[in-house]
Amino acid sequence: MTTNQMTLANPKRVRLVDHADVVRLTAVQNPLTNLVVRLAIVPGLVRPGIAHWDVKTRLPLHPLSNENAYGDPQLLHDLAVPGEAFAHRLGVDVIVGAETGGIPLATAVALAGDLPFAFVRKPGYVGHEDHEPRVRGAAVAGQRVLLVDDAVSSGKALEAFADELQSEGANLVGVFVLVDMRDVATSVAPITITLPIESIATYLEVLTAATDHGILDPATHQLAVDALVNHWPNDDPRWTLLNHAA
Ligand SMILES: O=C(O)c1cc(=O)[nH]c(=O)n1[C@@H]1O[C@H](COP(=O)(O)O)[C@@H](O)[C@H]1O
Repeated sequence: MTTNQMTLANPKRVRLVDHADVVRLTAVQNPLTNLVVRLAIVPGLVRPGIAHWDVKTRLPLHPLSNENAYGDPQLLHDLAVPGEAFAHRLGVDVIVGAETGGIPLATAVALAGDLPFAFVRKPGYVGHEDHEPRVRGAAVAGQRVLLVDDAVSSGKALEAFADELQSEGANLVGVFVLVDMRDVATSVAPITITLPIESIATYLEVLTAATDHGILDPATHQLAVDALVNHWPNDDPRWTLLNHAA
């Protein structure tokens, strides 16, 4: 037996499996790991192109098109399951979708939990009228609400959504997102520390799964993680290396 082989302890049918098989079996058995991979391999969600990290726009090296995850109804349904479990644990009364990327996921969570649904408009969006209600759908006053968005990074949007909900008298008790990008944020708002936040994956987990599945080149991925985690300054000479690797 080679070192990367293991014996499965089944007295009736003992068989040798490769380590790679064990990894695959583990992935299938752990629904969240499986969801991270399913999210990362959604066509177009992780784009291999390189864009410089920009502190002002928070643009990551590999921008994520999270909305692409909503293209597959089975995936959308499955992504909502951990959100519904979280809502259940928190004793939530209303699911609130954050305009715009959070709305489809929030709808799926509300349907999974048979809970009322509302959405909160993104503060400052062009085209909003001042007299329009900021929160639409189910009444949220006095209710325990779960805010659902596609991503959280600096938490600035979350702060603004929380203010809107508070002004409507809602009790915001938690946040559920597809991708938690705080792992590469330069700073985070205090609300992201005090409020319970659950996600399907962190940003770096998505990139790693995309690399493992051939979407990103491993050498580029390694450089990109270094740039993000160590916050390379804009004049760092290694950007040239990264551009060449892309
Ligand atoms: O539409 C956006 O605002 C948006 C664009 C984008 O490219 N990436 C992105 O994360 N967002 C939103 O920005 C918010 C997360 O960023 P922070 O405010 O930095 O936490 C979420 O509401 C996202 O839907």
